[in-house]
Amino acid sequence: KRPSNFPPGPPGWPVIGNMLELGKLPHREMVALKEKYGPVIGLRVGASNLIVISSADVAANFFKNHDAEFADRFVHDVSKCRDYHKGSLSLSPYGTHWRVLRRICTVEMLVGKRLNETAAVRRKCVDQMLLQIEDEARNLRPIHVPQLIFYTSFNILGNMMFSRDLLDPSCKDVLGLCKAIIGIIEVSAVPNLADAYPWLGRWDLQGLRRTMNNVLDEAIGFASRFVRERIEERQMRVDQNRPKDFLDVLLDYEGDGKEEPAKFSEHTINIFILELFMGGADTSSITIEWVMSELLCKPELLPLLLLIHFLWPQRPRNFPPGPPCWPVIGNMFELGKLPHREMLALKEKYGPVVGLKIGASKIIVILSANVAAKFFKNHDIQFADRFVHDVSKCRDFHKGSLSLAPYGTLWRVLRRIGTVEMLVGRRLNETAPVRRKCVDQMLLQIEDNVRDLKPIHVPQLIFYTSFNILGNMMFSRDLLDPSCKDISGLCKAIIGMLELSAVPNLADAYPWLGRLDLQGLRCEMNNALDEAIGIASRFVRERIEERQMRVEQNRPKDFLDVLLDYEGDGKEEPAKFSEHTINIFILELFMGGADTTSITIEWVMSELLCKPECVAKAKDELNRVVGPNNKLEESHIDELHYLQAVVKETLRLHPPVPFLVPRKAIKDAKFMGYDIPKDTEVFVNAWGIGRDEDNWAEPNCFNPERFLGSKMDYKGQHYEFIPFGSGRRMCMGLPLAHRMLHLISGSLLHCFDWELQKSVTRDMMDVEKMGVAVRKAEALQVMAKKRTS
Ligand code: HEM
Repeated sequence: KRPSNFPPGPPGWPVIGNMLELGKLPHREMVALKEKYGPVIGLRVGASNLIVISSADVAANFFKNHDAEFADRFVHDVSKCRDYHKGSLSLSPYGTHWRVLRRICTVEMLVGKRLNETAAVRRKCVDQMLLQIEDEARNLRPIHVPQLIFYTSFNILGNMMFSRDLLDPSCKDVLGLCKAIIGIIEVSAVPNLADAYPWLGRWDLQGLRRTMNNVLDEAIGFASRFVRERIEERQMRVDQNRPKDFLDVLLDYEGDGKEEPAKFSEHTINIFILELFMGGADTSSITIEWVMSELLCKPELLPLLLLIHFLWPQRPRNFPPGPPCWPVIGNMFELGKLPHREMLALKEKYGPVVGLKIGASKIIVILSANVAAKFFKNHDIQFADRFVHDVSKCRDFHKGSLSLAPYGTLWRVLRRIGTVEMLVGRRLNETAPVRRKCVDQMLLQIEDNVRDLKPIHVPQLIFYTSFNILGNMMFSRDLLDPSCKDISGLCKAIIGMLELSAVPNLADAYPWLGRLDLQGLRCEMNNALDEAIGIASRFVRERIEERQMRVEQNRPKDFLDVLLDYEGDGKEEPAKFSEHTINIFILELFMGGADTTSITIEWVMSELLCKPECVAKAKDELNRVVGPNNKLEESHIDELHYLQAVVKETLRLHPPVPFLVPRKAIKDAKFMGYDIPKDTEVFVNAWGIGRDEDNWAEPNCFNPERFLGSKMDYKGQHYEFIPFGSGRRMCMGLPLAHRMLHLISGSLLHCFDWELQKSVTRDMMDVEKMGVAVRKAEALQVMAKKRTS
């Protein structure tokens, strides 16, 4: 009997009702019935009532207005075996059990953040699948698509649930679990008389209950073994060094113990896990089988697919997760104008190690202090090479450079000389008067501006001062004496080189474009380098002649003397440095030292001008330690704790080299479980790490006090604060930079009072512009006044 006022439908047969109408593919048969009875059809199948909805309008009405009324599920007879339905989410009635499991699933397992953490696991399983296809292709064997995809999906789910490869053929148990689940799926699909006539259930006329009990015993046995093992591991606190998996989430669950369960029973955990396998593996494999079938039936699409395949930058196998690539350009758009800022958004989505492809280059970006610590502590040597940009190959610049040299003998020799002979404390003490002299010249220049009521262009003034300091330390001469034409030429050429190095270059993404020099960058760089090398080599030749003629200099040994004095063993090391190496090394010290220092001090002044109370504290300290009428000397720096905190806080918020100088993998490497191919570039986002909420309270606020009384410094041991990098290739100039930053900024504060120009507002203060180093978008221009007291 059809219930009264039931939706229309075909008349039923005695006993079986509409069973015959369902046919072999009921979803297709129903389309024919729609023609006849409209979009809502009522059926009787044995003792059960069914309604079938066959139009989008009715479906919309159903889901929008009646969802809660129809939120229970029909439980098939076989699903009651071994109380399967009692642990299940998908079969559970609309109530607490369902709500708790569904919440856990949505919020703790399948939420974007957790999926990002497990992206690598899925990549790994897909890599295994591709290897399997390669194998079959080599042996000219056809691919059984649904089986292959089922196994792959199964393995993905297994890794996400238990953190193990469930289909490793060497593990008998695990293959068994897969087989048992396939068995459950098959038994569930057999039309069962007991679903139409529930009273038939106990007779098990088709033997389905028996089969289901067997496969369920098998499957539950496997699942519960994994669960027990994990419970024991957790009791013994075995360190797993892996992201939290689904099983952890289920075991961690704690409910209120009233309406919700206090903990999940082992039965619920087992069944819930089995049903995730059942729900996930079969549906994915069927869908992908259809994708492939449809595509292969459209041969006209194949050339297009192949073209897309070849133009599409391929992410290497088991590479860190990252945004999908666009054809040809890969992830170029993701970098945006200020890549260090854009990368923070990617961290939310893909986790602390992100993999990118830019044209032909592979890049990984490290976005957290923890991962940076692992990188520098355990993988420093594997990634100790540098990526050489196309313009850096002009005039063989890279062959004389320390910062671009591969991790090898030339790098080691130059680094040793730099650290032990040029930038060591003793040598820096000898050259302290030279720096003080340059700072005095800077203060005189400011006084001039004060007198003429002219604003100070802070970055320019500090760039020239740093340049002059470096010039004096290298050549023992004032390079920016305006009376000497040549020398301001060197400064100009170096600024030109810095600017050219900062222009994004297509040839870095597609090396084969290099020789075409589409952007004209090579040509301009050659000119700037000719100019700079010409001037540097003139100084070097003069010095060589002076030394040959033994002209008495009466000055401390400078960097150039050190480089000319060098004598290597002539075997692995060079016996002497070539003139090319000397010229390039000198130019790169100017490039690496002047810009970074001037940018940092510009930020120090910008931040301080927004916080007059910090200026007052810094000035008080300077008066106390240095004395109101004395000059700041480098020997005072150790006692200027507040000034040191100001410089640290500035470098935390504004590291001038926000990604450090990118490293490059010397050979294929394994990092954080990922496979990193040779030549992959590594960007460490020191900027993002310095502003990470996990490490810093109120990370975007300028608050020097946070460093007072703290031992944290920037010498590469505290990975939450690495403006100078860390490891073997950390900044060689740190000891000099440390002195210059404090000497110059301290002198500016001690000798003058500062105020912003009226046209400059505070909102403009934190806006950045990308170059080789990141600087303030609007150069800081300020008025100085002779200090009041
Ligand atoms: C505020 C000032 C400075 C900052 C923030 C800074 C930052 C950096 C950073 C982040 C690196 C890359 C580190 C890594 O790969 O882990 C670096 C490398 C380097 N820096 Fe600095 N730097 C500064 C000043 C200087 C100065 C004054 C000099 C020399 C006169 C200098 C010379 C170098 C050199 C030669 C390297 C390459 C080291 C190598 O590859 O082994 N830097 N710097």
